[in-house]
Amino acid sequence: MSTQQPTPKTARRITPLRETWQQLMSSARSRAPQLRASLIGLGLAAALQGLALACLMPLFQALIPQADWTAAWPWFLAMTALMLASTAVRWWAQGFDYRGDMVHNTHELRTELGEQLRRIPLEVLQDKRTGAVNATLLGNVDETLSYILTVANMMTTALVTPVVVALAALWFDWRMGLILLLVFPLLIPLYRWRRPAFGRGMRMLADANERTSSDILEYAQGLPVLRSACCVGEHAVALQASFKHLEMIQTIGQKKGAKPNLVLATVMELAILLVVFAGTLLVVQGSLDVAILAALMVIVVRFAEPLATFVLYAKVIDLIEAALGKINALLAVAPLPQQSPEQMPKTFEVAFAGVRFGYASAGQPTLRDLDAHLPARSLTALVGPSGSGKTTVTRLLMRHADPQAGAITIGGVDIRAIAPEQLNALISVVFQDVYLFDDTILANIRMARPDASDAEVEAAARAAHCHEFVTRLPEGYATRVGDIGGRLSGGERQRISIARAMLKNAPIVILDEPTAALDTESEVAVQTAIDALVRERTVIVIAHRLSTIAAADQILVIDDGQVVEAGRHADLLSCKGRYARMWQAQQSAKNWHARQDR
Ligand SMILES: Nc1ncnc2c1ncn2[C@@H]1O[C@H](COP(=O)(O)OP(=O)(O)OP(=O)(O)O)[C@@H](O)[C@H]1O
Repeated sequence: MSTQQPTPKTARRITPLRETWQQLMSSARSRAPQLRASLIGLGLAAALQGLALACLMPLFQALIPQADWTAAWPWFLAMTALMLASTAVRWWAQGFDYRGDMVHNTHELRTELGEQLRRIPLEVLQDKRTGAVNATLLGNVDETLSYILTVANMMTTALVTPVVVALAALWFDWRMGLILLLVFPLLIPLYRWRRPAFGRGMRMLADANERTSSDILEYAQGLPVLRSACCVGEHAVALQASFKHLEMIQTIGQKKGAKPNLVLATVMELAILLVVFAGTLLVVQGSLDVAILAALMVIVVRFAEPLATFVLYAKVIDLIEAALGKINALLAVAPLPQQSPEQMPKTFEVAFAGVRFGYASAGQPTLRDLDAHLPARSLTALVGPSGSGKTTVTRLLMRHADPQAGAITIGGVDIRAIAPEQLNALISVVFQDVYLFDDTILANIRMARPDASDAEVEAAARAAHCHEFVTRLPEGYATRVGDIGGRLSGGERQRISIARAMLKNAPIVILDEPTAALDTESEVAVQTAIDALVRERTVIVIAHRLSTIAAADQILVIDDGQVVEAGRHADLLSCKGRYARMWQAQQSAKNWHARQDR
């Protein structure tokens, strides 16, 4: 069964506005009816405003040349009523923002994206840079919903209002109405001409923002390593290059945005001149009422500015579209399929049968028909050259991804039939790099089992040989990890992670070279803690230093994604195969170091 979940790429085509509308409604989630009503309300407000302005024509007719109050006041009243109605509808429609619907909507979308992060296969997530995920959850969500009403308000005022006035003008003078109706459609070809470039520009900008966000995050997180490796400068140059790239994209965007805007502004000026010229000609000929021309002048000048900046608003629509694309791409990643009925294993031996697996981004399969049997309550060590697939074996057991062929079982149950939370509960992992959250030591241990009492946390900490150094900290278990920063040694951090595993009390334990980076003293302390942890459990150890796994119940030598040798340390040595050569090589290196130290 193929379970590779490709990450959908942001669509590269120009999305029709109807599709943008649908996407927008779907991203508005539970507030879609409110958003739809608000957007329709803004259209209605703009139409009412158009009708109100159209009242200027009969009003001016009543006042020019002789002011006739009796004829004028009904129009004045109508205009006032329409303006008030337009304002009231606009106030109501903008309520999506000020009543808190928009903020609720962004919260809802962010929560859903957060839940999606929990569901999507970890292999897919590992392919994404942290900054990119951060940009989607923060920036893209805000970009989608925060500006929508402001833009919709501007666009309806720029488009709907003039069209309504032009239609009304047909009633008073069909020629002027026609000229106005011909002038406004000028916008459409111009908009269609520029939109693809805007769309591309906005997607490039979204990508560049995402890249810069990831680069900044990685630079900040990697500063300690970069400083120790004396390459802060080089990476600062790389970060600067990322800023430069962003600047370039923004510059292109500005150029692309500024020019059509100027063209449109110029076209609008010319259009006003055309209306004045045609109107004046008709007035001079005596076939147009000067009052109508005067009213139209007031109205057209009123439109000129919103119309001239219309293309600029269209740019924001493209920004919204690019953000929607990123959000939808993340939401579209399907979780790994679950087999039914769900089952819970009763025993905890682990078996890999004909497992074939390749990472989506790699051309070659990483595991090739791998078979292995790990008896319950035994310790199995995975050894082999770097890149041979040891970590991948453990990742598949934790279901970061599913194999393309074969099956992995726990107690005879296919792990695809075990509910994800239950599978998580069955396995504890102790990695070489321990991630501690910026919280108290107590909370950091307790996250393995949130319902554990303080006493249970302390018991796990004692068993993992943490209690002594934790009680020496300024506030003991209540000490915040962030407050003591780097004061915890590698071995101490490692023991906290072992305490987590102790507290979790899972029947299967994965140890991913937990002592590899430790000095001898820390290693002894951590090894003692590990010995306590692994008792009576099914344990998988990834080890490079073969001396640490000489006592394993079973050693699996993995090479090029296959188990090439299996057995106990002594048996494998006597076979004089791959393991024996690796052992020899490590012993020689050790002896060489010992001679150098003398
Ligand atoms: N997320 C990934 N995407 C694509 N390829 C990957 C990914 N993770 C690992 N690989 C590749 O899969 C192969 C096996 O990697 P794996 O980490 O399982 O090896 P390993 O034996 O644990 O290596 P090491 O001992 O160096 O940790 C390597 O070629 C590696 O580059």
